[in-house]
Amino acid sequence: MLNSGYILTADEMRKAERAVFDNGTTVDRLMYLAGTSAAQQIWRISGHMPTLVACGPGNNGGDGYVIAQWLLEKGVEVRVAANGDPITDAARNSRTAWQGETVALDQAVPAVQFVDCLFGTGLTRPLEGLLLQNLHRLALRANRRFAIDLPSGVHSDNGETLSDIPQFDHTLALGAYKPSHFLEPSRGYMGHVSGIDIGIRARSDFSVIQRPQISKPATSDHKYSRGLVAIVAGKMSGAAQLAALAAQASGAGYVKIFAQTDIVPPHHSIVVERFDTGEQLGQLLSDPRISAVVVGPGLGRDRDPRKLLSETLKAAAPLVVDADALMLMGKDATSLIASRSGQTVLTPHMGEFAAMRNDGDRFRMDELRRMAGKTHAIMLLKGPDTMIANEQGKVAISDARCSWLSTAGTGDVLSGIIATRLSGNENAFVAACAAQWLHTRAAQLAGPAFSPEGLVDQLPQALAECL
Ligand SMILES: NC(=O)C1=CN([C@@H]2O[C@H](COP(=O)(O)OP(=O)(O)OC[C@H]3O[C@@H](n4cnc5c(N)ncnc54)[C@H](OP(=O)(O)O)[C@@H]3O)[C@@H](O)[C@H]2O)[C@@H](O)CC1
Ligand SMILES: Nc1ncnc2c1ncn2[C@@H]1O[C@H](COP(=O)(O)OP(=O)(O)O)[C@@H](O)[C@H]1O
Repeated sequence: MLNSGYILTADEMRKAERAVFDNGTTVDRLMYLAGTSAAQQIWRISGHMPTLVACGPGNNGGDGYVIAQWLLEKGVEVRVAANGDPITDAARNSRTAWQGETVALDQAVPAVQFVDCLFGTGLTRPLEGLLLQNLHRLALRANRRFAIDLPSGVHSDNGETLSDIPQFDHTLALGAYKPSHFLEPSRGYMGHVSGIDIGIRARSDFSVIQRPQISKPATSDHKYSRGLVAIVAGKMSGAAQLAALAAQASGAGYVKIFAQTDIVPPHHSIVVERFDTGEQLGQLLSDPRISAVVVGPGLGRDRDPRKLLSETLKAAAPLVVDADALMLMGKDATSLIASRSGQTVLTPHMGEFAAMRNDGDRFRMDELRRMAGKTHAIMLLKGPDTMIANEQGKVAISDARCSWLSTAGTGDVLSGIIATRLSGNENAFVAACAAQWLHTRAAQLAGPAFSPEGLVDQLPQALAECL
């Protein structure tokens, strides 16, 4: 994966580029490499499609002149629409090497293919006036649109769109992915995102969630050593049953549901244990063989569940807190979770996150990191761009997607998978990332319009891909 899966902010990218220059590569050489590799990719997809390349004043524009020249040499009918003169030496040199026709952006005639090299990581403010109008005029009248590094108007680091963005078919990330290649809403404008390797090798706190390596049970394993997952059921016991099924299908050795009412176990092998009071629940949870607990799915939000939640928070085992439990805690989540002795993974969707957050930071990713720091817990924010943060400030972002997941009950399934991955895994961040990967992969395998039960059925196959 590009840059070994490390995602770089614009500042980190500049530092990484400097490291490449310190090793003797020139700016011109790096731009040549980026531009020619991007042009080859465009050529592979489009061949001789007549092309207009829009070039800005910075190095993103410099890439554009290299792309145009490479396509010209291939015999493609290609023109450049320039938004002013280049302002960097490398971009000036690229423009000098360009042998084709250049017109001013506002004079340019659209072509069948449009390549946006107006702004990349150097974007500092919204595009306005004629510049914005011309970007849309030229992009919308093309049949195929490429964005080089980032679509112009996208902030590199937080998924924000600073001005209206045309819809692109392809975005070619140069050197490393930037956070906005994965975060919504910017990701939604990018079409197919792929990476161009230009020799950047830099670590970062941000990374892409990658397929985990999971060990099969050892010959000496038994059901308790594999992990005993306990699900605390509430009023809507179906949610707990889904979490239990998911925990089992993702490799738990033993799954129990602790419930206040008589519920039918979803499988014969899943044991339901009854309790009447919060104290009795506390006793059940004190079983030292329990390797992870799930609380929240279908718990309910009135007074009774509050008592059950406070008992569950006392459990020593690693804990997954989801759904109603998050709403019950609301803004008190930080203090309630920070005082827990065991590991905790909190899995809000955007609505639950809104109920928990204090609006300290404008961007979700910043707030998620801040909350992880304050709770000393793993924060997993669900959605099309699921991200997972730990208290050290690391963030892993999902690049795999499956919008069929947007159906009730799939979050319950995720909480069960996390509990199983937490069992015996000392690193809760790694466990949450593995669970997120398995969840999306199972969804991809399930095909269109699956039920949560159908999603669970695909978990063993997703798991098999990680062994
Ligand atoms: N470094 C390297 O060696 C390599 C870099 N590479 C490439 O360089 C790209 C980064 O290049 P970059 O840093 O020059 O920034 P870039 O995105 O071209 O724009 C900067 C200019 O835009 C201006 N500007 C900003 N916002 C604006 C607005 N709304 N409206 C109008 N103007 C606006 C801004 O002006 P200022 O804010 O300074 O006033 C400045 O003049 C990167 O994405 C990759 O494609 C690759 O070739 C590999 C080698
Ligand atoms: N549009 C989408 N694209 C990809 N994944 C999605 C999308 N919408 C929801 N999901 C995923 O589906 C799951 C839904 O969880 P949640 O909202 O808690 O549902 P429930 O509480 O009904 O189980 C989460 O894992 C979330 O990341």
